[in-house]
Parts: sequence; C-alpha cells; structure tokens
Amino acid sequence: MSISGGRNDMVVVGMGGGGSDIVAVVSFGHGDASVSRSEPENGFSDSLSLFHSEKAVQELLQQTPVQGSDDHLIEFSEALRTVAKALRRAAEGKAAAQAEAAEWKRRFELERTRNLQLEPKERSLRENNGDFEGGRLEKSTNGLVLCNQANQHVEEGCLEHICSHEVLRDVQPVLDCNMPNRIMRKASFKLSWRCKGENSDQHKHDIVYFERGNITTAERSSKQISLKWESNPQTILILTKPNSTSVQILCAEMVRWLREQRKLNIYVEPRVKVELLTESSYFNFVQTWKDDKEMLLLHTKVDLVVTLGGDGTVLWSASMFKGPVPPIVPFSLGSLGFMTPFHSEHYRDCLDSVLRGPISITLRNRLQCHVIRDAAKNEYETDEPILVLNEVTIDRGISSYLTNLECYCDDAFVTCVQGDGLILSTTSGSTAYSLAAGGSMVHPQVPGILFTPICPHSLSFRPLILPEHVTVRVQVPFNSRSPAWASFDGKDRKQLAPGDALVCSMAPWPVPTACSVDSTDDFFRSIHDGLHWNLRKTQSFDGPRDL
Ligand SMILES: NC(=O)c1ccc[n+]([C@@H]2O[C@H](COP(=O)([O-])OP(=O)(O)OC[C@H]3O[C@@H](n4cnc5c(N)ncnc54)[C@H](O)[C@@H]3O)[C@@H](O)[C@H]2O)c1
Ligand SMILES: Nc1ncnc2c1ncn2[C@@H]1O[C@H](COP(=O)(O)OP(=O)(O)OP(=O)(O)O)[C@@H](O)[C@H]1O
Repeated sequence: MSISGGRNDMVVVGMGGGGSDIVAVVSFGHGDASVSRSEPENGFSDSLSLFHSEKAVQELLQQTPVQGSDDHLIEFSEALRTVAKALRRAAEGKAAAQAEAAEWKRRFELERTRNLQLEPKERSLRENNGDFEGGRLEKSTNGLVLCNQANQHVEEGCLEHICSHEVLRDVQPVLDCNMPNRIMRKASFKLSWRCKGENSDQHKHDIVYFERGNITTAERSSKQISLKWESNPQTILILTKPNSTSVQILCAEMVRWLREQRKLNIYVEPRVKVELLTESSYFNFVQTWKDDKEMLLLHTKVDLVVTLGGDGTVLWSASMFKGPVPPIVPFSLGSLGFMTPFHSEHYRDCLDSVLRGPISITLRNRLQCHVIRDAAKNEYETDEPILVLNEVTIDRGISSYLTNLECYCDDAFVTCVQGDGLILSTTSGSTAYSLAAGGSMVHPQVPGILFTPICPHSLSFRPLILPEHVTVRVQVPFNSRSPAWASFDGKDRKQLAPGDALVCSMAPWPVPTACSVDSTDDFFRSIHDGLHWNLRKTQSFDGPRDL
C-alpha cells in the first residue's frame, strides 16, 4: 500500500492484493471528500484484501497520531476511513452477488440434469401414446385429454413454468371447415411466475428447500403469473349472458371483427348461433356444438374464451369446462364485475393486446365437490366431481329448522354448525356470498378454502381459512331434524338427507382469467369500485392536532 500526500489536497491511495489493484483518488477541500475509483478489468479485488487494506489504514492512522489542532489531517484521516469503508462494502456486495450467481448456476445445472434424466422417459411415453407431434398425450376414459405429467407438477407444487401443451392438447389436428387448407390446432403458451418488475423468464422450482440442515423459503408460492403465447391463437369461444340486447349487439360486432380483421375461428353456444343466424346468414361460418359430449371436448379446440356479461357469466363459462380451462378474457357487461376487468368499449384494443401477449393472468382455484349418500356408504354419487369457482353452500333450504352439520377437516373434527348453513368458498368467491356472511376478503391467488358459517346461532363462531391441501367433509347427522341443501355457485340444488355427506377439496384445474393490469391491481380495483371498500371522506387539516 502506498499513501502519498500529507497536507496536499489530493491523495492517491494504492492498494494491492489478490492479484488486482484498486486505486482510489480522494480529493478533499472545502470540507467534503469525494471518491473516484479506477477498477481493474476483472472487477473488484476480493473482500479479504480490502478488509486488510482497511485495517492497514487504521494502523497507519494510529501510528501517526493526529494533533487535535491539525484540521487538514483530521479531515484527511476521516476521508481515508470513509474510502476504506466504501471499498469494503462494494467488495462485500460483489461477493454476495457472486455467491447468488453461483447458487443460480448450481440450480440450473441441477435442473438440466433432471431434464436430461426425464428425456428418455418422456420419449418412450410419447412413443407409447402415439403423440402426433412430440408432445405428451394421454387419453382418459371420459374423453378428456389430460397430461399426467402436468397434473403431477400441479400436485407437487412445481408450477413455476408450464407449457400449455403439457396440460391441454388437441387429440388430432382439426381441419378448419371454413378454410379447408388450414389446420386448426390449439395455440401453445407458456406460463411464468414472476415478481412485479422482474422480466426474466427464469424458472424457479423450489418453494422451500433444505441446505445444511436449514429450511429456507426459496420462493414465494404465489407470484404474478404471465402468459406468453408460443404460437398464435386461432380459435376463440365467445360466451354471452342471455336475454340482453346490448350483449347480443356487441357479440355480433365482435364476431365480425375477429373474423374479418383477425382471421380467427369463432365458437359460440348453440343459442347464440341461432341468434346470429336470425340476424344474418353472414354468420354461417360461426361454429358451435351439438351436445354435451362435444361440449366436453371444447378445451381441446379453443385457445381463448371471451365472456360478455357479469360475474355470473364467468361462473357459467368455468362450469362448462369439467377439466382444464383455456384462458378467459372477461368483459364487463353486468352491474358489479369482480371478475370482469375488461371494458367492452375498448374490446378491440383489449383483444389485440391479449392475442399478442404476454398477459398477466389470475389462476383462480376451483373446489371439487362430491356428494356421498348414506345408502351408498362411502361411494361418490357421481364419478365426475361438481366444480365450483365461487363456493358450495350447505344451507337449510326451505326448512325453518336450524341446520345441523358435522364438519371434519381431513380426519380432524372441526365443529358442528347450527345456524342457517355453511359456505365453503374459494378465495375468488371470498367477495361473493362468503363476504355477505361475514367472511374475510382474500386475494384470489392465495391458496385456501374459506369456511364461513351463515347466521350461526353462537356468538363465538368466527369464519376460518383452511389450507388448500385439506379435504373438508360436511355430514348431516342422523339426528338432524331436517335435510340440508347443497348448491354450487348458487345453482343446482341437491338435497342432503340425514346420513348424507358432502366432500370438498381443491380441484386440479384452476380457471385462468386474464388481468387488465395484474391480479393484485385488479383485485383492489374490484373491491374499491365494486364495494366502495373503506371509502370515507378524508378528514380536513383544520381542527385540533398534535404537532
Ligand atoms: N347474500 C349474498 O351475497 C348471495 C346470496 C346468494 C348468492 N350469492 C352469490 O351469487 C353467486 C352466483 O352469481 P350469479 O351472478 O350467478 O347470481 P346472481 O345473478 O344472483 O348474482 C349475484 C351477485 O353476486 C355477484 N358475484 C358473483 N360472483 C362474485 C364474486 N366472485 N365476487 C363478488 N361478487 C360476485 C354478482 O356480480 C352478482 O351481483 C353465488 O356464487 C354466490 O356467491 C350471494
Ligand atoms: N351463457 C349463459 N347461459 C346460461 N346462463 C348464463 C350464461 N351466462 C350467464 N348466465 C346466467 O345469467 C345470470 C346473470 O349473469 P351475469 O351475472 O353475468 O349478469 P348480471 O346479473 O347482469 O351481472 P351482475 O351480476 O354483475 O349484475 C347468472 O345467473 C348466470 O349464471
């Protein structure tokens, strides 16, 4: 180390160590010290050598005690200490960044090795399944096409990056009946989890990981989710609220624009096709389905769903998909619209930006429900679960007696509900019936099941939020005075006689809804605009105050 100067205004401090040199030029005068630094090409010297340098400066300063009257020397020694400290901090920062980079590299290598190991397995799976394009296919017994591997990812929580073709896949390429030379094939997309402002596509897999016996949270479980198309969407399904002239007019206009300007294939419900054809035979190209069997295969053909209506239309569209759901773009044509962030006046711009991507989406969890009849012991009433996006409600129906419901969470007894009933809600449904019954509002991306009593006849019964992995069982006891009634997103009432039960857990098929900004912004906007949440005139500055 060399220090030149003394009473001069410019001091040059050179520090060698670790094979690299840092030269700091400190100029001081008029009471302030500024630092400029020339760095070696390969970056900073290591923090250890800088620590030694700082120590050496301290020692030197101690060896040459400064007289209290010598202002210049006092200023000089202070400046030197500042320089040494600044350099040490910079080097420590660099060391931390290097450690982080090394960690990412390690995780990348791990990921690559894992993928390499998976590759031969996938190839043989593809060969066995006869996949037409190298993707993964599995045909389930009910005709829905699901990918086991993708579901496995969901179950294991390794959701940081999924490609749509792992979840949804066309059984075979479909010929476009309007353009015979064109093959209709689902557009694939990629989902990535990111923090606001973070643009990287980095795949981060672990939510919790263990190192040297320590448990650390590596990632937040829920982040803003971005959907990026990997090929252009070709087919759009438009679902509309019935009996609304404004919706009908907008639907016809939108269909025409999507076809003529964006060359897209359009599906609508059979009722809407009739309405369009009544207006003009021009709409002959619009496609629809004949029966429920064909409807159940829609997810294999449709890239995007557009809804024109209120929240009820979003619930309706989710209920049409008994398995995977394509991304939904909900336009607001109702009175409230908690799940409908897009304004119909700007539909062209909105749809263009969605079709272009990337877009933020909210992955809304659904609950899957099964009814178990006492007579059938532990058998489910139907093989297919009933899926709800908002909630399942078990109430007293038209009976004037208290409901009496025994509730279990996995194997643990929770409580016996005596009151008007119980709501088991998703977090998306937390702003609907559950809110009216006193439940908390929960951000739709929080994974959980809300357990909200309806008018409980007990002052201490507060609502609960349960973790997403549990199974809730609600049993009507044999000594109940009346049957209970279950309804699903406010529809399809089913009677539960004494001895019957309803079992409910998180479904593996969430509903992806496009966001206007992102899921957090859209959530707050909906509770501000829809509920006027905590709206209060601001108190004026006039008046008594503590200052
Ligand atoms: N007391 C209540 O608040 C009450 C009673 C019954 C049903 N509901 C809700 O109505 C839903 C069915 O909706 P619908 O449109 O078919 O029936 P609907 O036409 O009777 O509309 C009910 C209202 O609930 C609103 N809503 C629906 N989902 C919502 C959500 N996730 N967040 C905030 N508000 C929401 C709708 O915008 C609508 O204003 C049910 O799932 C239930 O949550 C609420
Ligand atoms: N395509 C559809 N087919 C049959 N029923 C539908 C369809 N779309 C919506 N519905 C039903 O119509 C009802 C009203 O729909 P929606 O909530 O969208 O409109 P709204 O009542 O005008 O809106 P808001 O609730 O915001 O005032 C709901 O019960 C919903 O289930």
